[in-house]
Amino acid sequence: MKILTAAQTREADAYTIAHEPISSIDLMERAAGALVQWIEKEYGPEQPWYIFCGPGNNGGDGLAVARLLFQRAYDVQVVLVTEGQNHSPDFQQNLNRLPTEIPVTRTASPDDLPSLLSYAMVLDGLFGSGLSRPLVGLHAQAVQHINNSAATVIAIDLPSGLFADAPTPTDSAVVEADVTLSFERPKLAFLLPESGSFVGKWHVLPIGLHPDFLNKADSPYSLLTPERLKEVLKPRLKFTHKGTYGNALLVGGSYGKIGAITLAAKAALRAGVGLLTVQTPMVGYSILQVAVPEAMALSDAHEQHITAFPEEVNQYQCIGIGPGLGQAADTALALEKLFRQALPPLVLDADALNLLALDRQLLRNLPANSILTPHPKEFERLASPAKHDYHRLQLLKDFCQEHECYVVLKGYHTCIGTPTGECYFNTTGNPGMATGGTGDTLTGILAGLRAQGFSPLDTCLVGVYLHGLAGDLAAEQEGEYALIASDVTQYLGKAFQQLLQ
Ligand SMILES: NC(=O)C1=CN([C@@H]2O[C@H](COP(=O)(O)OP(=O)(O)OC[C@H]3O[C@@H](n4cnc5c(N)ncnc54)[C@H](OP(=O)(O)O)[C@@H]3O)[C@@H](O)[C@H]2O)[C@@H](O)CC1
Ligand SMILES: Nc1ncnc2c1ncn2[C@@H]1O[C@H](COP(=O)(O)OP(=O)(O)O)[C@@H](O)[C@H]1O
Ligand SMILES: [K+]
Repeated sequence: MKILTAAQTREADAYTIAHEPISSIDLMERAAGALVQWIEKEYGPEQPWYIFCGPGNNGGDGLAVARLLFQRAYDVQVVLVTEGQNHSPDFQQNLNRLPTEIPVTRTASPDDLPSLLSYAMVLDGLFGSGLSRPLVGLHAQAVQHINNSAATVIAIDLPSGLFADAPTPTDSAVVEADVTLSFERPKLAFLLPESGSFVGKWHVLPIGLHPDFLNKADSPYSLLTPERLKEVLKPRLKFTHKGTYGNALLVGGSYGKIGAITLAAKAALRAGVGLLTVQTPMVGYSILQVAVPEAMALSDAHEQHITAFPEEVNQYQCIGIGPGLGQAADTALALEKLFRQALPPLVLDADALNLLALDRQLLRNLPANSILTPHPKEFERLASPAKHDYHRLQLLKDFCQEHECYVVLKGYHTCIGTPTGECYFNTTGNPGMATGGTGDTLTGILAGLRAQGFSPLDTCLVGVYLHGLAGDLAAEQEGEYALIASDVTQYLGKAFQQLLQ
């Protein structure tokens, strides 16, 4: 699902009006209808609803919702915060249509704002995608008033004060929503950590914007949906055997960090790889043989860390390097020597990435189409420090293009950058996964999938989605607090089953 900018959303709106065709006020009525349908499903008419409206079409939506909820016997009050501003035509028309029984507060000063009881519902229709500058004065005071209350806040389209696809100044007032109901598509701001925390839970409400426009809209950003993945992940065929599903090599572990490569190994096997070989330093050999009997073990000549890769690397269909690897000088030398050979596809994580960050020449020799899985700190070391989330996205696109690689930038909405400049945001996963070792399981999954012959892009999309889904299924059973990395691996089978349904 393509993510549109605020400007593209306005174009989609205009295109729909011209080509469906539909009048602007009827499109607003459709949007309000979608909001009301959602509200009716989630909330009964018991609580009082305070509908805050700004001067534009976001406020127009609010007014239309007020009328529709009133018709359904909800207790609604309208709070206008439009003093001294021109009303948009559709706002004005919906103000004219408002039943006279609905109380309307015209806010001229903060004293006019109604007190909001904890059980009240606030519908935030102050500003949407037409926000053109940070909120100040009375608008900022109205936002603070909402934020200071314990009421449940539902934002129409996006929380007021938040820019849809550009950095919001940190000192600007922004509504802290519990729920955001976004029309047709999510906004880029929802997916990034600095802005996403204002959005609460978000849902997309289709309002019938014209498919011709949506299909043709050009955007580098997409949301990862299961539909796209179902085209890629197919059931296994009857006459296949372990040779069909690739031989992956995992290299990593060091004294005190054999667990990391063990976690990756278990996850690679659960991701369906045909054969798995794991190379650790000597200290890891017996541990691995006991912990993962399904894997073949190779021992490095060194007791505590990796000093060389196997001679015959081309018998493997993918090499995953990094979990627990450490940053010893002879490990760096081994990596440098490896990069000078013709290699099968690579998945690089953790200290393999840190070694690349320490040696720019090594980074320049990175084989094309490698998959890198940094968390934001590791990415910063590889690229450069980001001034804000949008800057980091730009750095991600530049890095992937420059090094012809795929970068899985890990986080709540993990973002997969590609050499063509396209970025895919993941929607699965939960804060229970913020625990040591979950990144190692992702490396194992990716190496396991890549060895089975998935393209680098499909490997990233399927692997990241399944990893988060397994985390979600684990959290349903274990809760987020108690979740550990092994649980993610344990629930990987159920995640596969869900995606294959
Ligand atoms: N296609 C769709 O998706 C559909 C979208 N729809 C809805 O329309 C919404 C977009 O509506 P919109 O374009 O009228 O913009 P909106 O956010 O109401 O604000 C504009 C007003 O605010 C003002 N203003 C701006 N910044 C300000 C500031 N900092 N401080 C003070 N004032 C400020 C600005 O005035 P000006 O900048 O000219 O002073 C103008 O008056 C969208 O989010 C969705 O809810 C649906 O109805 C139908 C389908
Ligand atoms: N709040 C969160 N929500 C969703 N996923 C998360 C969250 N925190 C971490 N994760 C996921 O957990 C993994 C953590 O990886 P990483 O930081 O490399 O951990 P480690 O190095 O301990 O294995 C990533 O895949 C990341 O997307
Ligand atoms: K809003």
